[in-house]
Amino acid sequence: MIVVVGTTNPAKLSAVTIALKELFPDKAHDLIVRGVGVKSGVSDQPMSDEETILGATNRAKRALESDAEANFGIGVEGGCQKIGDKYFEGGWTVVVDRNGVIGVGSSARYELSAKIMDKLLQGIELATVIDDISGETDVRSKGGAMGILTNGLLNRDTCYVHGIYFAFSRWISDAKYWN
Ligand SMILES: O=P(O)(O)OP(=O)(O)OP(=O)(O)OC[C@H]1O[C@@H](n2cnc3c(O)ncnc32)[C@H](O)[C@@H]1O
Repeated sequence: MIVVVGTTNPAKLSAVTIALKELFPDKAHDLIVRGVGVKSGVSDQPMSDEETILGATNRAKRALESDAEANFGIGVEGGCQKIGDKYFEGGWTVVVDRNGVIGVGSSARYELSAKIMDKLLQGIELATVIDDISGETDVRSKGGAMGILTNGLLNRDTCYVHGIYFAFSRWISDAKYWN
């Protein structure tokens, strides 16, 4: 089984690998996860769920188009959404198969503080803000903001795994729930 993911980010590729082994245990021995750099077609810092899902969809479709051998294309995109007067951040996953069937799922979300949102609303990417505050480099490729804010209880890959499970639910649950 070959899946191609529209990213080269190690945290996202780790999440996909963990999730796919759980989703398809009988295929785990010959699972191949490939990462390919593609354009999301949305802003570097998506500011709504709609924009984030569009970015994940573009990544999934472009990844699948780039790899003739892959069974599934996967796009994972981080982004924020305003709910009431607060902003929350999470990761959306979109899966597309060779028949054009699309599945969508999201990770858990976490609250972005007013301090962080001030920077994002000035146009600074979350990755830059988190690196600046933490004093670490490339947090986005490791535990992510999720890992920092939960003291390592939920790292970016672990958290994204749930969104990937839900995005694949139409392929692993009974068809009567979908058709
Ligand atoms: O290489 P790609 O796949 O683009 O990976 P990315 O880390 O840039 O991820 P996204 O474009 O999906 O995320 C949108 C923005 O939010 C940042 N971001 C999302 N989740 C994050 C996290 O947990 N920690 C730090 N930055 C995060 C990310 O770095 C971008 O600036």
